[in-house]
Amino acid sequence: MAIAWSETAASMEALSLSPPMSPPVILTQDELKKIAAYKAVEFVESGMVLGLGTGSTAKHAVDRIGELLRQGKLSNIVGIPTSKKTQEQAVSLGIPLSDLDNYPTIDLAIDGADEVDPHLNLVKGRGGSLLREKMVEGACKKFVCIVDESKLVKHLGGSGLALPVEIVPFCWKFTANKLQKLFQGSDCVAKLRNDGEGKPFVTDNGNYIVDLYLKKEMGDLQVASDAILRIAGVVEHGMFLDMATTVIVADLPFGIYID
Ligand SMILES: O=C(CO)[C@H](O)[C@H](O)COP(=O)(O)O
Repeated sequence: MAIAWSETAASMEALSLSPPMSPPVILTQDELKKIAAYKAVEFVESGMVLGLGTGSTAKHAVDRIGELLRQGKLSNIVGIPTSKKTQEQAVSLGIPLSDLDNYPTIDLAIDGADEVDPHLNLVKGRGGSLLREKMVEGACKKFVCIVDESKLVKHLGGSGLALPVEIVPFCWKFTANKLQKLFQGSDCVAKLRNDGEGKPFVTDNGNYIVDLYLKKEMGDLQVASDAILRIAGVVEHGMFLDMATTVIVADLPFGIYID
């Protein structure tokens, strides 16, 4: 369903941007992310338990929630962060926080994604927080995913970027080899993610991430998911199948809203 023009314009108004009438407004990717994030925060109500996502898009949503709390337009919110980074951001904004042990059911989670397919299946975790994101977003009644249109793909893996898999550090090469062999029909290359300084990237949970670069489609995603999870050493992967209830795509001048 396409967002009505007035709704798109309203989102832009909230951001103090001019609607792209004439001449057209050129928005940066970050401004598009912000529009999607602000739209998602319209689903937030006082008293909710909220899953707080991770990444540059979700950051805008967390900022907005903090702003509405400060303005007294929201109250009694409890946030469940999906990473240490989001936790720090939320604390700095004065958002009350808790965890899944205390709130096993979450009303609404808002988070970004790296890829969205036409069935609203996602790839997440290029920011490294896929395990906590999957735990939190798997526990919510409503999961609103927020992206700019660059994240839309025909099939998962279709952006040419990686499918992240979180693995235990113990004998990581063994696990990485098993993952690569699993997808050998897709000419898969499995690469250990590094931290940019020559060391392995370490997740908030003390694990490593192997990025799977697939040249062909994975086929049945549920079968692929089950097969990955059966490999000893794998903790979780970044395919979020059948989890997003709503995806908000910021793609001006037309906002697309997929339910
Ligand atoms: O899954 C994630 C982090 O683990 C992010 O949501 C995903 O990488 C999208 O990030 P961004 O909004 O910065 O593009």
